[in-house]
Amino acid sequence: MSALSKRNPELFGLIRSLDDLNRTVDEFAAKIGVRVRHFTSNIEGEILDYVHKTANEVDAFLINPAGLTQFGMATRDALMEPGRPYLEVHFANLARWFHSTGTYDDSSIFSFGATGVMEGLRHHGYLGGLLALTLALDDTAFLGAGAPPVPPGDA
Ligand SMILES: O=C1C[C@@](O)(C(=O)O)C[C@@H](O)[C@@H]1O
Repeated sequence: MSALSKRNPELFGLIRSLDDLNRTVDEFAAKIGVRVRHFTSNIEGEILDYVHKTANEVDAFLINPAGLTQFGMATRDALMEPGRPYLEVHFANLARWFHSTGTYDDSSIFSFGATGVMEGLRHHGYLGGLLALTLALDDTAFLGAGAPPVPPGDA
């Protein structure tokens, strides 16, 4: 994700940097009245530390696992552990992305624990995902304050 400018615009659209993406997300978040903290790292241990550190401070996570999509089991488990909802987002339609890279297994190990998945909508998926997550967190019968507790390991 730190090399967004090098990505194929047909799959990734016209967002060419993380700063652009973060700004776009922040502008949308302000419109719907939520606050987003951003974190990016190419080092999986730093992502784990961030998830552990913030799990009790946030309502939910929205993650693009990027290069960890198929093998980032530790990150997936760290996200599932606190029982917070997490939404998985990808710029590209994974089936098309994996096809274009010659990898024909298009599965993500993150989807299993995710509350929902957004893919293929370029940066719009971040905005749609943020809106859907916010509505779901306001829904007392789903993820909101009145929702039944999520059993550990079954997020
Ligand atoms: O790095 C990426 C980007 C991606 O997560 C996306 O946003 O489309 C899709 C992943 O499969 C890929 O490894």
